[in-house]
Amino acid sequence: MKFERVRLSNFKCFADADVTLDRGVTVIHGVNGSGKSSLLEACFFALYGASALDRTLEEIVTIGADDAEIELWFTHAGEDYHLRRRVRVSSGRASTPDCVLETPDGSIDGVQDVEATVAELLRMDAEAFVNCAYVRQGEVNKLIDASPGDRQDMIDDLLQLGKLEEYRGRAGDARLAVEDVLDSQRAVLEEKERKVEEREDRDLHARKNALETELSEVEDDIERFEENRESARRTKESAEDTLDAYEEKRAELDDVEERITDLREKIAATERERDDLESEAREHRETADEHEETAETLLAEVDVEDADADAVAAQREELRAEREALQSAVQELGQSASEHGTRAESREEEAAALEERAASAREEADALAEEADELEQELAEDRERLEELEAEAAAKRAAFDDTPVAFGEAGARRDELKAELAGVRERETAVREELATARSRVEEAKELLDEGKCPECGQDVEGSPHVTDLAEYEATVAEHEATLESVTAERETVEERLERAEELVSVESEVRELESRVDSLGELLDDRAETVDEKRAEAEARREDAAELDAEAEEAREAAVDAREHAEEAREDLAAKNAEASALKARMETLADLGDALDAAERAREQAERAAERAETLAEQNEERRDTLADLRERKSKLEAEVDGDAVENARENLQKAEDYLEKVGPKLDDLREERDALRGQVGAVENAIEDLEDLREERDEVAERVERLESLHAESQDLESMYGDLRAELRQRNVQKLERLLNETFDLVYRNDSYDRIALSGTYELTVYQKDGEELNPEQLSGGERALFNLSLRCAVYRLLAEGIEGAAPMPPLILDEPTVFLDSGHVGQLVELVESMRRVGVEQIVVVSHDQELVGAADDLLHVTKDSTTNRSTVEEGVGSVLDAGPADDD
Ligand SMILES: Nc1ncnc2c1ncn2[C@@H]1O[C@H](COP(=O)(O)OP(=O)(O)OP(=O)(O)O)[C@@H](O)[C@H]1O
Ligand SMILES: [Zn+2]
Repeated sequence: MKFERVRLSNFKCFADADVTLDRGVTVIHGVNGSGKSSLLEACFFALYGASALDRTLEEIVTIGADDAEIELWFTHAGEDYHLRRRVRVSSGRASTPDCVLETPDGSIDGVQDVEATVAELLRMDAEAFVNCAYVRQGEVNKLIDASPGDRQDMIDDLLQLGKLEEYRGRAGDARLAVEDVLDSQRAVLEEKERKVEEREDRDLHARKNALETELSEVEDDIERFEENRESARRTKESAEDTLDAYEEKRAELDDVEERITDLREKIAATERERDDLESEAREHRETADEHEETAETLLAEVDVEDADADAVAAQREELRAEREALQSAVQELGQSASEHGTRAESREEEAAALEERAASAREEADALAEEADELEQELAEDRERLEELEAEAAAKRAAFDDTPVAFGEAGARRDELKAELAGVRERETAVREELATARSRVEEAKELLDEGKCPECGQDVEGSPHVTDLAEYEATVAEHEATLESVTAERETVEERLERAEELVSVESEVRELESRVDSLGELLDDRAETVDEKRAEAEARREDAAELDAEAEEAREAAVDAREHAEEAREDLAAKNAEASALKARMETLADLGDALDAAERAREQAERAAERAETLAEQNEERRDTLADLRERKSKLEAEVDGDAVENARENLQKAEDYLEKVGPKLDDLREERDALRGQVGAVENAIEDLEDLREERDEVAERVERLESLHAESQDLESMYGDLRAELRQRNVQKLERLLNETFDLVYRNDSYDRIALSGTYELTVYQKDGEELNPEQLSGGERALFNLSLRCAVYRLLAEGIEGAAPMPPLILDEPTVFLDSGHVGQLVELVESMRRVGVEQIVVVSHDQELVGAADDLLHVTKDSTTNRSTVEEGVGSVLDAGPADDD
């Protein structure tokens, strides 16, 4: 077996690791606490679970993580295997939801099945694996420190010798169990034999014969007494029959006498009833005669041929039909009369309405004519006014005739003049101003001259050129005054003209207004004339309407008269039919009376007949009764003869005797039967005892046979027990010898020291070391380092014994050594290297060693370097890192 690869996720200090393992020697190194041991534990955990490691499931999951996963790939006997475990922690509790082992024959699921399969495959359970292949840290000395008994158990288990001891124990248990059963069966056999003897001593068959003779005598007696009792019973029955017959006849006689009396009474009663019925029939006949007479009288009143009820009924039916016809005619006539009346009334109403409408049409016509007259009057007046207005307008227009202005241009003329006036006025003002200026200049000049100064420049007059200008100034004033005069005259002329133009403007508007009034009045007059014509035409139409309505009214009146006549006729017919109907009713009543009389007569005759019939029936009944009475009398005399006194007396005596005998024989028989039952019981008991004896003999024979079989079984189990014991001793002896040889070989190899000669291993695996001088030494007396080497030798020897000893060579698991160098000095480490090498030489496929030691690292085929990150506390593995200088000095763990 060989580990191929291990992959970890959250296993203890490993977050993630994936390591490939090769054949040969692999050394795992790293500083304390880096996770070396954990890596080995992971492989072991994958195979056998946490309990085999003395750990809990919770402990193997990285602190703070929920999920851990471990996968191990390994080969075994040339086949590939893959094992996967997943551990889950939930609220502090860990479980293994997945555990799968994939094998070439399919996969196995579940912790228990997987572990069982692994143990079977490797032929080792967890404990055996630890004892043989996995030398755990601190357990180097386990095999040596164990007591010889424990050591014997460990090694026996490894060599599967434990099984033989187990089988021997089982055989022993079986032997003891057989012994127990055998003892108890022997006791049973003794008891049975004793009982058989005891029964045989009693003389059971002779006792049985004597009892049977006595029993048959008693049975004979019983038979005899039972026969006698039977004959007594018969006598008693016959006597009882005779007495019963007598009683019966007596009772019948009484009954017959009673029935005779009864019949006689009934006959008398029936006769009376018959008389009554006959007189009743007579009475009914008389009544019928009376009714028939009445019918005869009524028949004369009506014309019915036959005094027969059916004919009368037929006649009545006819009359009823006739009457119904009359009634419906009466109804029709009434309806017709009222219809004609109603029609007459409505015609009259219609006529009145038409007349009224004619009158109102005529009134309307008159009103319209009157309106037309009034309008015509107004029209004439308005025409006069129109002419007046036209004349006035013409007169006003005439004002334009003397002017150059045409009608319609007055407005424009006025505006022209207004503009002209404004211009003249402006000119006038300017002239006035110039005049005022000229005048004031003359004034100033005069004043200056008075003071002697020049009027022009204000300087002294002397020498001044300007003094002559005063006259000029005065001329200018005169000039301006003349201009002003002419301008003023011009302005007044213009003003006059403007006044006249304004007048013309107002005349123009008056004329226009008058002419428009003339126009509208003209239109109005035309309208009026039209209206007058319309009214007159309408009045004519109304008058025509009135004439038509009158004609219609006349027609309606005639129709009303006609309807009244018809109504009167209908009423007369109605009276006639009513009279007819009452005559019919009287006849029907007579017929009804006739019918009643005929019915009553018939009923009376029927009743008479029924009474007569019933009387007849009663007569017949009495005839029958009289016959029965004769029969009964005959039976009575016969019964009186049969009731005989002597025979009855005889029967009574016999009955008494039989009853006496029966009273005594009962108890006698009871006694005899009791005696018989007791005897039968005794015979049965003897027979049972004989049967019991036979059963006992059979049982005794069976138990004897069983005891014999048990004895042979006991001998066999004894043989088996000693066979297993012998076998184990023999096998152990052989193994011990071989183990001793291998141990000496290995020890020689690793500890070539002059002081020790050899090691001896006793049959109970007691170890003794012999010194060169022949002295014996207990291994515990060896030094720590020597002990470690000695132990490793022993381990390796056991490993080799197993590897070689099991036929078919079950492939052995890798040899795993966790810190084997702890107690060794550097020299001995060299020997350990030798040991490892030698193991490889003898064919151990894979050796995994955890160590700090430089020399061991040097001997490795492969190296795994484990480091732990001090900040995250997570470990990682690197493969094939050759330098181990960082491994530090060997520590003391
Ligand atoms: N469940 C866990 N989660 C996280 N870390 C853990 C867990 N269990 C153990 N450890 C840590 O794993 C580390 C590795 O321990 P291990 O015994 O494998 O170390 P080592 O390399 O064999 O050391 P030494 O050389 O001292 O024997 C320890 O420091 C321990 O605290
Ligand atoms: Zn360690």
